[in-house]
Amino acid sequence: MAKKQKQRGSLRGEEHVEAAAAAAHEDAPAANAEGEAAAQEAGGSGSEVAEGRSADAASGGVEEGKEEEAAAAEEEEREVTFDELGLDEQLKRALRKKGLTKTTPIQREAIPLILEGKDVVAKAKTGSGKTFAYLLPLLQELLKLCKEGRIRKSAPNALILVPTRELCQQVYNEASSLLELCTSKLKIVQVTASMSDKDIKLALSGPPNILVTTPACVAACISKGIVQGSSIKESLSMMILDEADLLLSYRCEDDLKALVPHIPRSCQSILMSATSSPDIDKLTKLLLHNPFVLTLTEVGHAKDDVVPRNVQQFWISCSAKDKMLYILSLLKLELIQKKVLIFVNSIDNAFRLRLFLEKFAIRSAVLNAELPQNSRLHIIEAFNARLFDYLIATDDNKTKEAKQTNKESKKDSKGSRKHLQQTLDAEFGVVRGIDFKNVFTVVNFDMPPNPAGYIHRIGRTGRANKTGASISLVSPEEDNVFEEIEHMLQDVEKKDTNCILPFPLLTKNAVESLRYRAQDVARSVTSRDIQEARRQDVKNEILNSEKLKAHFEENPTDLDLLKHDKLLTNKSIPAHLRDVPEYLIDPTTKEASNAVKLSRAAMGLDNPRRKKRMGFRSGSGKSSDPLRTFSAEGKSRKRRGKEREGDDR
Ligand SMILES: Nc1ncnc2c1ncn2[C@@H]1O[C@H](COP(=O)(O)OP(=O)(O)OP(=O)(O)O)[C@@H](O)[C@H]1O
Repeated sequence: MAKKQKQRGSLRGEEHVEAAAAAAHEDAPAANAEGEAAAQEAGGSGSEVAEGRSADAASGGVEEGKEEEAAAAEEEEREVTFDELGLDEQLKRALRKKGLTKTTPIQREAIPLILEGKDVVAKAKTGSGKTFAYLLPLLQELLKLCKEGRIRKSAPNALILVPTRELCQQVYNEASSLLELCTSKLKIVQVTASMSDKDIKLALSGPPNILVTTPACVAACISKGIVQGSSIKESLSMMILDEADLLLSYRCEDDLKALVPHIPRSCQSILMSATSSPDIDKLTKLLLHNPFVLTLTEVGHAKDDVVPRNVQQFWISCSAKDKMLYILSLLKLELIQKKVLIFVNSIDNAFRLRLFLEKFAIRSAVLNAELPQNSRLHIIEAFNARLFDYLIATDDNKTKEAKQTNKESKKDSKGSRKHLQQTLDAEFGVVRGIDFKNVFTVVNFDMPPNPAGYIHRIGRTGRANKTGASISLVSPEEDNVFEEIEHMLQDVEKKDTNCILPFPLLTKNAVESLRYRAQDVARSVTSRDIQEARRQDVKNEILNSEKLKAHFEENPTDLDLLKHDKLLTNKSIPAHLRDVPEYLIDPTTKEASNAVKLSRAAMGLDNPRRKKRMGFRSGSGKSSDPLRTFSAEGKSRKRRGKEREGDDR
């Protein structure tokens, strides 16, 4: 099976030394050892191997190339089931019980390679199933060691390193849910920096077979002597770096370097990532040995796929001060599908937006780094369970915010100082690989600072092949980053045309009909209101956090308690803000809004039972998808007129 995988056209050797083995594989489907030897014989130069290959292709002629491409596409489109991958019976049964039968492309490519014992660097788009791509072979290996009585028990046998606590929890949940369905019991724990040394020691006593943690936490455990470096050297057989492209952005380099001397040479290392970056190369060199580099191309196409194809990307050009007006128009006129995840760049902006929307009877919750970890996890859980439809998230813990919080804490009264003094959580991350369930629309209220941030944000929709959309509100100050993002998408996806289109469902008239109300309400949200709301929210969440912890230990499935979108103010909402009067909505907008509702109904999103059965599948809604069929202003509204709606008002 594994040999067959290597012959596929979807593997592309990268042009660096570590990739030589992969390139050699692709040309000559020999055993991996031979491939690696060949690469090394070629002077260890990956680029030499890559050049040799392109020369061959040129001499083979264009026709031959096309045939090969078609054959590769055909092979790629063949569905591979988990049963075909030679997994342990227990795992196959567990997958069946979870309703998972067919592999995703990254799973069918990576699992056989990892099972062969190779170090693997795998790059695949967001939401493509990378977690099971490493968890399944990891569990398989540990089950095998258990059966053969070869498990060494002085420290964990496998280490899964992720950048944030939210990811620790998510990976831990995924692995535990599989293990619960297996008969042999492997022990898995997660430890994070928020735990006391005593709790960490307790969790690691045993020791567990699998440890899910962050690099900072494992480095601290070693330096404090909670885990002995020598024990790790003796026991560790597998190490995973998940969301590797983000690990270094969490300033984990020193922590990882501290870990290196304790990793045994025999340890198999896997690195998973959604984007490429020099950081990935750095980590690869630091921790992996002659890895197989797997860059997954889109099924049937010889090109990289960074944003899932099932996600339609849109943009709206507007001034920074008009962003509130535009988001109000999108939500109040129901021009976008729920659930909606809205990204903003600061916690203050998040609360400003929440308070603003609340005055129009649109409830939302805010997810940010200053909340207690319990609350953050519950907010994600509640949003996933559809207890509310709009989540406003800050995706980075800005030092600027931390400084601001400290400054405020000095000024503030004694009673409220406690919560203000808590620092922002350095291990917090929302976009960082979190598997939000069934988010249909991602809105960039503020643009992310760079293209990688954009990809990770957009990756919160369109997961596991579901349909999704993204809308970016781009102000003139954000033009540069928007252009950078467009160039990156065109370069990576080898496209001449624009990948991000103007949003077609919002007319100028519709926006103008709400302008007066929006401006009036936006003015009424003062900085003081924002600080008060922010304080109130943290206070509520801290109070809730302890209650929630106790409650969920006893009632793990009870979600009714999680009402994170509770109103921040007690004032009643005037009727003219709660409901948009009919006369204000122009016929085109009405038509667009009805089309969105119809499409929603057609996809079964209004009927929770059906929604569950259908699993939000893509395809079913395509023909009725208003974003594909509707044009508010006809064909003339092609992009790049750079007419900024709202600029000149
Ligand atoms: N073979 C499969 N069939 C159906 N669904 C799957 C399969 N494998 C994984 N999934 C589901 O797909 C979703 C996305 O998977 P996962 O979180 O592993 O993606 P990812 O590639 O790690 O994304 P990111 O880069 O954003 O972290 C999850 O809800 C997961 O349960």
